[in-house]
Amino acid sequence: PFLEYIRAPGGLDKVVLRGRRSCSVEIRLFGGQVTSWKNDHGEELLFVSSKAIKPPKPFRGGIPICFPQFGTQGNLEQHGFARNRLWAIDDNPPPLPVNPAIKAFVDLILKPSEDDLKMWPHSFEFRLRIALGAGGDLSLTSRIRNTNTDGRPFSYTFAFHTYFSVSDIR
Ligand SMILES: O=P(O)(O)OC[C@H]1O[C@@H](O)[C@H](O)[C@@H](O)[C@@H]1O
Repeated sequence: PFLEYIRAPGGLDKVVLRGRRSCSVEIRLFGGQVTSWKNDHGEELLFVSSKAIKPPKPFRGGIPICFPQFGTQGNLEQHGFARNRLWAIDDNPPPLPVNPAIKAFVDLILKPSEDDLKMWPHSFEFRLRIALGAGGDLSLTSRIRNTNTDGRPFSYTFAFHTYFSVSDIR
């Protein structure tokens, strides 16, 4: 299968996308975070700390999503709250042009909870498509929609805080 949903205790459910040979991508619903990306030889391309996996703390590694605040550029917790929330599978995403060669992809969505709205009073829908191409290339497409009922604008800072695995560094 191109996509497999794997249940795991402690908020660690994940989606695995598979491509040609040993290419794969693993995405945790907690944080909407890519936590593994392997090439066609099955080699891991991302770093994940061995101490990383303990919700409700964010995972250190993979591709954390910093939103609606990058770093300490505001009053929220470091890198915002999106990386500490349980994202959902988006079964009915608005149309997005796709490369028909890409068979393995998943759409996730994050909406703020009541508590999130108390901290950051802006209603939004954050959609994330994660796709694994035939050659093992990984793409992330983020779409952020302002759903404030009064149409009030908001500003945010954002990052894919990618941890690449590096075998040797000087
Ligand atoms: O330690 P956190 O909150 O997971 O953030 C990850 C890293 O984010 C970087 O932006 C900071 O420069 C680092 O100091 C920090 O360690």
